[in-house]
Order: sequence, then structure tokens, then C-alpha cells
Amino acid sequence: ANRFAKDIPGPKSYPLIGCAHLFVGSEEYTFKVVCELFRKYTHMFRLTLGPKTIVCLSDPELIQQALTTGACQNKAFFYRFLEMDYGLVSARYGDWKQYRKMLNPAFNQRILVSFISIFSRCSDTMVARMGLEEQHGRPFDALYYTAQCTLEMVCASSLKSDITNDPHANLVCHGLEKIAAIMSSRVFNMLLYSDLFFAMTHRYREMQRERVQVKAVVDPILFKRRDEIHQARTESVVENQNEETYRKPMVFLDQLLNMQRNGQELAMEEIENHLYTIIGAGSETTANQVGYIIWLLAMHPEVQDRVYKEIQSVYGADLHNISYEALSTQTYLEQVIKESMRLFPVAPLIGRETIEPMTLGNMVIPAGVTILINILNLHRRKDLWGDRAHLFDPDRFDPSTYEARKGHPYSYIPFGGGPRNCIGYRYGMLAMKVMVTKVVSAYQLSTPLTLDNPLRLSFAVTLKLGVGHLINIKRR
Ligand code: HEM
Repeated sequence: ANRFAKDIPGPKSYPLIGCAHLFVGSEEYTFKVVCELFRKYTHMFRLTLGPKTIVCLSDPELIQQALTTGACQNKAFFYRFLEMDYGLVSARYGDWKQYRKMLNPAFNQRILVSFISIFSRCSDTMVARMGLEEQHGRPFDALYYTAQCTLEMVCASSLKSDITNDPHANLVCHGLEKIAAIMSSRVFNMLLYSDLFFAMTHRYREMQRERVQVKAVVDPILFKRRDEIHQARTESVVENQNEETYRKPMVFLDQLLNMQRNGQELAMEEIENHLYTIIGAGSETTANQVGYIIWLLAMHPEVQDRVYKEIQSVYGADLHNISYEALSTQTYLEQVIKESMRLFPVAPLIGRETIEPMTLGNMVIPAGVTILINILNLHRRKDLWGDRAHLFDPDRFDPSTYEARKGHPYSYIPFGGGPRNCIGYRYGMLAMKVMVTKVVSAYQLSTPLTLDNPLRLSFAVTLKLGVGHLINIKRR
């Protein structure tokens, strides 16, 4: 079945192990090797890792074909390592279609706009917490603060639960990060593809420990809300049949608890999978992306000044009136966010699996083949982004010139593409805008780092920065 792969170029492959010998080393090292391969083969290349044949795509046209073709909408084998089989991110295509349709309403415009006050409140808390760092005067990792903030946002918006003062919230942040790192360490290590083998490692035991910590915080919220909904249902059966109540948009957890399939509620395991998927996908990504944005602003004072001036012109001295309309006028901030997502896309590697044979370029790819896309590499290609592709330049996204210069639509995909793109991208954009606005209006940012430093990037579901998102702050 893998004979097709002989026609695709790629690094030397040995019997049984394939190219596994290339990926022996730390997480940073393996990610570096992956990125170098993507740079070397500009179109498409093949990797074999033990039993797996992986077709890697660098070309935006091929990427578009893979992400938009129905035959390629299963997720790659490594999403299984997340152990969230029913969640949107990893679910099999057939199940996913049903879930996505049921969950889409929880991300509609009306609901998102209603979250802005939550984003605002959580960001204020983050800014206040950061204040302590100013007194210490040392550079600190902004991610520590953004992670706590986005977790609070997701809990407040999707679970209707305030965890601001929960002393265990930090354990959840740490737990989610650790679980993602351990899961990712299996992707290029074929010895850990077998669940049986993995279960014998210390990483597995560590992952289980972290899971227990996370569940200890989230499960009580879930069970409490489930009981409340059941209670409300028995008390107002008549009211529930009322058309108006039925149509009212519901937050994510309520949507889940009210979902029906063939007249039955979802199983508790499904609900838990969806919930943990949203918490993970919603908080880790946004936290890391904002970590990159404020670190890049700290590195580029002239850009930071422009963002600050825009904030002043939109809000004056009163940052309490953050609204959807006001956020929409912060167009320079939007350029900054887009450029940060180009240079440091927090979901750098995504994968699919062919469900049936499909044509990719001039090849026919059989069913069951893994497709790997490296968004980080795509976003930094000189042929797509110019010779200065490695530099931070928000003017690239200036709306007055962008349309004219815009290249292939799939040369920029920070939120993925096709039917399985990010369900939370508008949520994420709004949350990021509010967070950055609050931080920049309170503090002047600087950093001891430059983009020329060895940044030690690695893949842990999200794109990790080994040196940390180090910043110094000074109150304005
Ligand atoms: C900066 C913020 C974010 C970035 C860069 C981002 C990026 C992505 C990307 C690239 C994918 C596609 C993954 C794939 O193809 O395998 C994705 C999927 C997803 N994201 Fe996001 N995301 C962000 C924020 C969020 C937020 C805030 C939520 C929820 C509140 C969310 C929930 C999801 C879910 C559920 C999926 C799976 C969708 C599906 O398969 O139907 N994301 N995200």
C-alpha cells in the first residue's frame, strides 16, 4: 500500500525504523529536525516512522487541497495521544460532523459579544497580578500570567464558573501544559506509538498524575452545573417547551448538557471529553499567543507606541468601556496580532489522515496515510513572504495594501483551514485584543531578548519558547 511513497522525495528510510533515527534527541532537537526537513523540501516530502507513512506538505496549494477535501478530514494518528477521542479536536470524521453542528451555536456572534465583559474583568486581574513583578524589577515570563488569565476566561465564559480565587487554578495551567508536552513527545518517537509500551513509562504516570489534578478542579464544576440543569428541567418542564427559551443561545457547557442525540443525552465521557478539549484548546493557545504578542511588543518599542496611541485615541482615559465596536476600530492592534501569529503560530503542526484515496497535486494518495502540515514553516517561507520573512513587521497586514499583495489564501493559516478549522477563532481574536489592550495601556514593556537570540522553539501541541516570554514592565 505504501508503494506510492516511493515516488515522493524524502530523507533516507531504513527497514523497520524508517527515518526514526533522525528524531533521537530532545524535544527542541526533534522540532528543529522537522523544520529543517520542511525547509529543504519545498513542495512535498515523505517520512516513514516505523509503521507510519507521513506525507509532509510545504506548498500552500497542496495544503489547501488536503485541508478542504472530504477524503482527508480524519485527524492524524497522533491526535489519539490526547486521549480525548470524542472532543472536536480529535474526533473521527463521522462523529465530528454531528458534534460540530451541535456546538457551533455556542460560538455565535451574540454569545461572543456577551463575553467581552468577562475578558475585560479577567484581563484587569491579570494586569493587577503582574504589578508585583514591577517591584521585583527582574524580567519574568509573561506566560505565567497569560495562562492563568485565559483559563479563568474559558471557565467563566464556557462553564459559567468563576475560578479567579481558586488556589488550585495554577495546578490546572501547569497540568494542561505538562499533558500537552508529554503527548507531543510521542509524535516523533515511534517507540511510544504503542499504548502498551507508553503505559510502562514514567511519562505516562506523570500524565495520569496531572490529569487527576486537572479533574479535581473541573469535575466539580461540571457535576454542579449538570445537577442545576436537571433541577431546572424538572421544575419547569412547561417553560422549557416554550419556543423563546429554547432558542436562547447557551454557553458551551449548557449546550453540551442539553444536547440530544436520538432523543438521548450525551454520555458523561463524551461531555467530559468536549469540556476538556475546549478548556485545553481555548486556554493554552490563547495564553501562548498573547505571550508571543506582548514579548514581540516589548522587543519593538515603536510598534508598541503605535498600539498605545491607538488605544488612547479609541478609549481616552476610560478603559472601562471596552465594547465590540471599540475593539473593531483597533485595526493596528489587529495587524500586530496577525503578524505575531504569522511569525509564531501557536499551533505549528497539524495533521490529517486520508479516509479514502485522494488526489494531491499529481499524486494519488491511498486511504490511511498521514498528512502533516507545518504552519510555522509555511508562515516564514521567503518565496511567499519576501526576504524579510523572519522579521516582525505588522505593516505587512496593513489593510490598505494587504489585499493587493496578498498571495495564496493558504499561505497564512494560523487557525488552520477547511471544515476542521478553529471553532474558537473569533473568540480567540476578541480575547487576545482585550488582553493586549489592557496590558499595553497599563505598562510599558521591554525585554532583554531579541529575535536573533537562540529561541529554542519546540512543539508541545502549542509552539513553546525555550527561553521564555521574558519581559520587564514599568507602569505608565
Ligand atoms: C490564538 C488562539 C487560537 C489559535 C491560534 C488556534 C488554532 C487552532 C488551529 C490551527 C486549529 C486546527 C487544528 C487542526 O487542524 O488539527 C484549531 C482547532 C480548534 N480550536 Fe483553536 N485556536 C485558538 C483559540 C481557540 C479558542 C479560544 C477555542 C475555544 C474556546 C478553540 C477551540 C478549538 C477547537 C474546538 C478546535 C477543533 C475544531 C474542529 O476540529 O472542529 N481554539 N485551533
